[in-house]
Amino acid sequence: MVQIFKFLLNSMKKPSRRAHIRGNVFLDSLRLTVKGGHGGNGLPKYGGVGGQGGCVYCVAKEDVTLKNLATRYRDKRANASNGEDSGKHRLLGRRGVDEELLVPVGVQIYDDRGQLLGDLNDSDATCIIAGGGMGGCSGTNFLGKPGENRTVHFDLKLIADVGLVGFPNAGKSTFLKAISNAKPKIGAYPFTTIRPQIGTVHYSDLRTVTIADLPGLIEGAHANFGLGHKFLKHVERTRLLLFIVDILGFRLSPKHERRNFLQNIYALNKELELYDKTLLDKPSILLINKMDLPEAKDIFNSNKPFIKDLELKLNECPENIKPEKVLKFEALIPISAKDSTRINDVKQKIRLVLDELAAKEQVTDAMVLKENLSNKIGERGPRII
Ligand SMILES: Nc1nc2c(ncn2[C@@H]2O[C@H](COP(=O)(O)OP(=O)(O)OP(=O)(O)O)[C@@H](O)[C@H]2O)c(=O)[nH]1
Repeated sequence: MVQIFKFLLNSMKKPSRRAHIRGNVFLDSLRLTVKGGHGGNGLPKYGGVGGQGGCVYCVAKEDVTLKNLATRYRDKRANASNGEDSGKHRLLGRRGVDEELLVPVGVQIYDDRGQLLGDLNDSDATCIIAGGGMGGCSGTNFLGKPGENRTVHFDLKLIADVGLVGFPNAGKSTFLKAISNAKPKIGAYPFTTIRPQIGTVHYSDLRTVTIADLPGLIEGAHANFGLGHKFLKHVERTRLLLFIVDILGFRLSPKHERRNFLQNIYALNKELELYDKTLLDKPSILLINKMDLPEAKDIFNSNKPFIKDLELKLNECPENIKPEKVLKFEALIPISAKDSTRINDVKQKIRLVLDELAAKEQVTDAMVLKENLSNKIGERGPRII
């Protein structure tokens, strides 16, 4: 009776907010123990060779997530099967069956010592993460060898051309919706987005550019406050950064100070610098959002020189958000994501910067190739011009 009552009580309870968030959270890292199959034993009497153990390998696919992988291996173990022993009727034992793990494109796989085992950036890219043991033969006294057994760490870093970086409520989701085909959630309160969203922007020449909205960045994210650290890593693989700030500034909570939009730019600059200085070398564009608001134009006009050259007001910036090196933007565009004002300009500018970057990379690649060739051929080889 008590059990039935407990069951009824539990089934009436609403799922907790934490459980709801956990269910929705985007999984971008996972640990699994993987084990290759044991090699089968040989047959000394007839010189029979045991089958090799199966291996565990990963294949990258566009439409899978790490969550699929976690659901498939709830016990966090993936094992390949053992090789067959050699027998009187089958001298060469059958090979063990391999275990195939489908992983999302963009995943990096590390072993427990932090060594990179694979970086699967293209669809159908494959890598073995636990080899099968050798089958028993005369060299091993006809005893099969054990397969590799290790704990591996999957780390997913999204691959998008452009990373959208801004504090909560700046209008990232609204902007992504205005410029691309993405359908992100938009809310009048911070942290509506708890998973990175990727939108694709289409151009008239059929070229497409992907933009990733990286949510939850707050002051202190580099030190793992909020969700920031979790998502900052996705910035690493983007080629262009799109900073977005609210012209009216931002206040995280009543406990926090209100930062004006200029201070927000410094704070974003500082967060990236503290996480990884090299991110500041990426080309970047600054978007000042919510320009449709009545007071926006005055604020923007009076601050224009200071945004163009961030060094000018650096001495007035609070110490805790003062960056060592200030960002140099390729362009500064005031927009209204809500009304789609100047979204087309942003679209064209993104394309221009990415095309210039690609042209530069092509020249550099050609130079590196030439240098490598010259080094290989040596002094007496043909002259490379
Ligand atoms: N007036 C005005 N409001 C805007 C504009 N862009 C966004 N908003 C509003 O600002 C609020 C936050 O917008 P979001 O797009 O959810 O902001 P976000 O940066 O994605 O927020 P997080 O999910 O917390 O990271 C919503 O109420 C939007 O309607 C704009 O251009 N003008």
